Parts: sequence; structure tokens; C-alpha cells
Amino acid sequence: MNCSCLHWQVSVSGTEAGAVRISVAQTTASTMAGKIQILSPEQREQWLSTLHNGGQWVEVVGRDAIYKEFIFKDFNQAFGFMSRVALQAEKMDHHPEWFNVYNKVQITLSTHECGGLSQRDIDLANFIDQMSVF
Ligand SMILES: C[C@H](O)[C@H](O)[C@H]1CNC2=NC(N)=NC(=O)C2=N1
Repeated sequence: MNCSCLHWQVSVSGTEAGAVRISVAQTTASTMAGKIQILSPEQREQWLSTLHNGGQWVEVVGRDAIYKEFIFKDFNQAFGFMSRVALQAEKMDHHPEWFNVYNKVQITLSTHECGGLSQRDIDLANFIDQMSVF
């Protein structure tokens, strides 16, 4: 399996009565080196409430993702912004879910690999915010 967010530690031990005890515990993603980790509640709260977040990314209800709407002067500006974001997304191998009508761009970020928010979403969100002001 390629998803690395949930890790289950299964241990099997004998009991005095001869039965087998199986205990299952969820371990933290941070024990798995090199895999993308889902953000902790503290990390997401910290980012969502800091100035790095232009203040307008919001958590999606019912899904572990963040969302923001951008309004530009016209389609030309909106599409220029999308082009810059697209190039960076491809470089990062991390792509937004987005919707565009004329001067409006709605963006949702989440990480498929772990089924939720990761540092990659925060990094891409920070880049997107930088690209939205010109
Ligand atoms: C197979 C490919 O590497 C993955 O699907 C990449 C591409 N773009 C991606 N984009 C996003 N948002 N999350 C991912 O986990 C992701 N993974």
C-alpha cells in the first residue's frame, strides 16, 4: 500500500491462559521516515492563524483540505496566475484542485498520498498567495 498516514502497530503476545493477545495501536506518522505526514492539529491551527496564511484559507467542512477563492481584474490576470501556479505545481509534483470562471479562481488543496492536509499543501498555498499579488 502506498499511503503512509495511518500506521497500525500490531503486537501479538501469549497470555497465562495460553490464549494469544493481539493489541493494535495507532502510531504517529512521524515514526515513518521519508513519507509524507498528515499535519497535526497544532500545525494546521498554527498555519491557519498566522500571517503566512493571508488569512483567507479556510478548512473545508467534511474533508481534510483547505480552500480559498481569488478574484482578479479579468480572465487574463486569472489565467496568468493559474499558469504560474501550474508550473510550480508540476515542479512540486503537487497539484491543486481548482475551478475558474472568468476572473474567479477557487482552489482546494489536499494531499492524495495521505488523504489529508500535509506540509506540501501549506507550501503550495504560500506560493499561491505570493502569485496572487502583482
Ligand atoms: C502519482 C503522483 O506522483 C501523485 O499523484 C502526486 C501528483 N500530484 C499530487 N497532488 C496532490 N494534491 N496530492 C498528491 O498526493 C499528489 N501526488
